[in-house]
Amino acid sequence: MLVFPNAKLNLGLYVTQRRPDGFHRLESVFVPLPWTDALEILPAAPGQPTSITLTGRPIPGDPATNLCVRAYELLQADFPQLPPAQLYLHKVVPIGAGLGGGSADAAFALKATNELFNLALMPEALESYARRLGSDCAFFIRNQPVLAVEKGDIFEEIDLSLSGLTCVVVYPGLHIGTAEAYARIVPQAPKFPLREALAQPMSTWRDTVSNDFETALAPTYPALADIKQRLYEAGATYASLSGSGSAVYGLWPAGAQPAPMAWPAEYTVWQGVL
Ligand SMILES: C[C@@](CO)(OP(=O)(O)O)[C@H](O)COP(=O)(O)OP(=O)(O)OC[C@H]1O[C@@H](n2ccc(N)nc2=O)[C@H](O)[C@@H]1O
Ligand SMILES: Nc1ncnc2c1ncn2[C@@H]1O[C@H](COP(=O)(O)OP(=O)(O)O)[C@@H](O)[C@H]1O
Repeated sequence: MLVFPNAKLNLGLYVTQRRPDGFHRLESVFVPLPWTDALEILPAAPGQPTSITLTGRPIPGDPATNLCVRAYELLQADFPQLPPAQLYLHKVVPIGAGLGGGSADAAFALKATNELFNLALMPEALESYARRLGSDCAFFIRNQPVLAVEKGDIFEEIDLSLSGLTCVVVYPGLHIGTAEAYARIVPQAPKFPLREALAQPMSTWRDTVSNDFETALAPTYPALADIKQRLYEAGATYASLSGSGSAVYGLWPAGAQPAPMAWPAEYTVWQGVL
């Protein structure tokens, strides 16, 4: 079975508290971004163990601990009828970019395994497997805009239509570790409650919707503010860092054309429609 795990954007991100387990409580709207990897899962050839073939962007770490393999093995532990599998992952979405690419791969591996082998798991059950693989991972099970709270793994509905907006994502190639980024944050309540701020026109978000990681990372990574500034110069109505970075995105109204932008050759730039 072939699936296309997509990335996500964070629209507003507030780190409100440090939890006793060392994780942080957050408030953020997660939005699917149609920038995708490709993942195929097949039963392995007879006698072969579970393995993964990786192409595209190099993924740091041992392939045996790739999140897709971990997702498959997590289900195998509860469903012994699952045979060894052959996984193929073609990695396109930048890694450590705040775009949730690894979490998406894991969530899509759970969903594809569920379908391919008729496990009949409902979305709630898939979400609880996903939570065990990463805080961001459960979002990708239903994969629709939500207000995420707690570790980013509990969701509240939000009435927000972003479809049709033009989006540009700029990844400057800085790999910022998630744990490192959280360590720089001093938790506090948001100045403007996110749900209320997002209910106002997009033109107001620049003054009311922010990402706590942006301020925390600015002194070390001045390139991030520079990208955001250039997205605004190209006419974006709203621009922000996504997650813990280093990808920065801009949003334009439906049908709008961003002014031409020149970026350094080492940057990866995606443009599309939400
Ligand atoms: C910051 C966010 C915002 O959407 O996204 P990314 O920038 O990674 O895409 C997420 O909270 C990232 O979620 P995810 O990448 O799944 O994190 P995990 O693997 O669960 O945790 C990695 C590390 O981040 C820290 N962490 C993560 C989530 C959270 N609510 N509090 C934390 O303190 C912990 O130090 C943890 O060890
Ligand atoms: N399939 C995968 N794709 C990307 N990263 C993966 C994958 N499996 C494991 N990882 C590990 O997860 C880490 C974070 O990946 P990713 O989700 O892309 O970043 P972010 O949390 O910034 O959105 C990487 O350091 C990588 O080593």
